[in-house]
Amino acid sequence: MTASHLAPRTGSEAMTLFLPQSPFVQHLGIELVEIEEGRARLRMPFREELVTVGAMVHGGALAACIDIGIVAAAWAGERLPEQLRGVTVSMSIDFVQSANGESVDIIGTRLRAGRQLTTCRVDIVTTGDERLVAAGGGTYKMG
Ligand SMILES: CC(C)(COP(=O)(O)OP(=O)(O)OC[C@H]1O[C@@H](n2cnc3c(N)ncnc32)[C@H](O)[C@@H]1OP(=O)(O)O)[C@@H](O)C(=O)NCCC(=O)NCCSC(=O)Cc1ccccc1
Repeated sequence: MTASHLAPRTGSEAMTLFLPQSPFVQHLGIELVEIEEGRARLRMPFREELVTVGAMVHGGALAACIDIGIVAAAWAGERLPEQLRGVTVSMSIDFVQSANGESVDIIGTRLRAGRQLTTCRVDIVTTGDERLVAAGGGTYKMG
């Protein structure tokens, strides 16, 4: 992310400002639901455009959810780097069971914030009944 035109005071504020105006996040319809120190919950409401076949949510859309969950968890909280920028360096995903015509929640948890590299875990669950759809995580370079 690069968000030099924003003037947030905390990492959480940076995410609250950045995510709604990031084009691909908008395209997927992903919204930030809550953010606290080291943890963020986002939601991707179900839409026909997210389907791979039948009503199954496409794995690529879920992989994007992992990426966005990493970003949100990496920035979640007080810490704000001098340079408002960052990139995902690596990520992985296990598809656990399909989401069929269902909205999903993305739960990102920061495991460790180093000087430059931050490691996060992300669970994707169905909204409401919280069935695990995919699990993953990755490494994010901040600042
Ligand atoms: C940057 C690094 C991780 C290497 O790291 P290093 O060894 O430390 O780097 P090095 O010192 O060799 O500089 C090399 C160049 O990199 C630049 N730079 C450095 N740090 C940053 C930074 N933090 N942010 C931005 N740029 C940075 C630096 O200025 C230089 O540029 P230059 O050449 O002078 O013009 C590299 O492997 C890479 O870019 N990988 C691709 C990553 C990628 O494309 N990920 C997927 C997209 S992310 C995504 O989508 C997440 C998302 C989801 C949802 C919403 C929003 C976002």
